[in-house]
Amino acid sequence: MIFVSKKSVFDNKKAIRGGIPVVFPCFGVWELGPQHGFARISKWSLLEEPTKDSNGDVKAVFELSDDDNTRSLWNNKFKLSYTVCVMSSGLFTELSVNNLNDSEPFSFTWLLHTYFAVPDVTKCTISGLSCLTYKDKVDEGKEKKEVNDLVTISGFTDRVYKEASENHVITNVAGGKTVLLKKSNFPDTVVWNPWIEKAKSMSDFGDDEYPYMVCVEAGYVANSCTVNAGSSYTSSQTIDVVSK
Ligand SMILES: O=P(O)(O)OC[C@H]1O[C@@H](O)[C@H](O)[C@@H](O)[C@@H]1O
Repeated sequence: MIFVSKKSVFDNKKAIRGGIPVVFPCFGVWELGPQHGFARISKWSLLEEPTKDSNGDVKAVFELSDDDNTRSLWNNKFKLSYTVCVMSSGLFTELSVNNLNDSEPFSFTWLLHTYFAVPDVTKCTISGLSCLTYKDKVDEGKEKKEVNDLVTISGFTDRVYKEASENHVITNVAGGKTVLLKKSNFPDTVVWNPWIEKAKSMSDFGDDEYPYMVCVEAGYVANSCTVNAGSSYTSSQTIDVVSK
């Protein structure tokens, strides 16, 4: 269900090219640090060991706190926690951030950069985007309106859909399955496929892998989210397999 490139590497400098990289505290190009922030290239610690409940669902919680490196880029005290629950029907992931500053609020953007594995990206459809305004990052960031009921991919695609539906149905995912992506407190949705030329330019992505993935990314990215000192914010997504 989830794509990982054969050429992916993890060296604490680049994110894994696949899975669900956690984008925080900045989506996209970041003037203070690496693209998509530091969370996806940081080493997280295990806060709660994996446990299995009576349904057989397995849950674990990971944590990332500020340190000298994060404060040198983004001078805030924070605790991020990431809950992952692997269920028989799907996958639940939840991000929470606590602002541990003494008095200063902080603002961030964040996103779960989910890579779906697909047998042929041109045969996938994505619902929940119709009539929305999106920023087309492959056309100078122009604002456009989505005219299709179902979005399909037939070329280089990099779009930020603002205030998208909380539910996206994605068809023709691995094994021809249909998947429901449910979001909570992630107002926006990014759709990305690098296609031929961009694929060739990425050293950690095979030239011939672009037909076999699509990123549908739940995010709080079109505007930033502000959290006061002593407060927290939580966003989550559930990926459910709804048909075989
Ligand atoms: O190569 P990266 O840093 O993992 O980013 C991949 C893509 O991630 C998407 O979320 C962005 O909208 C794209 O602009 C970007 O190219």
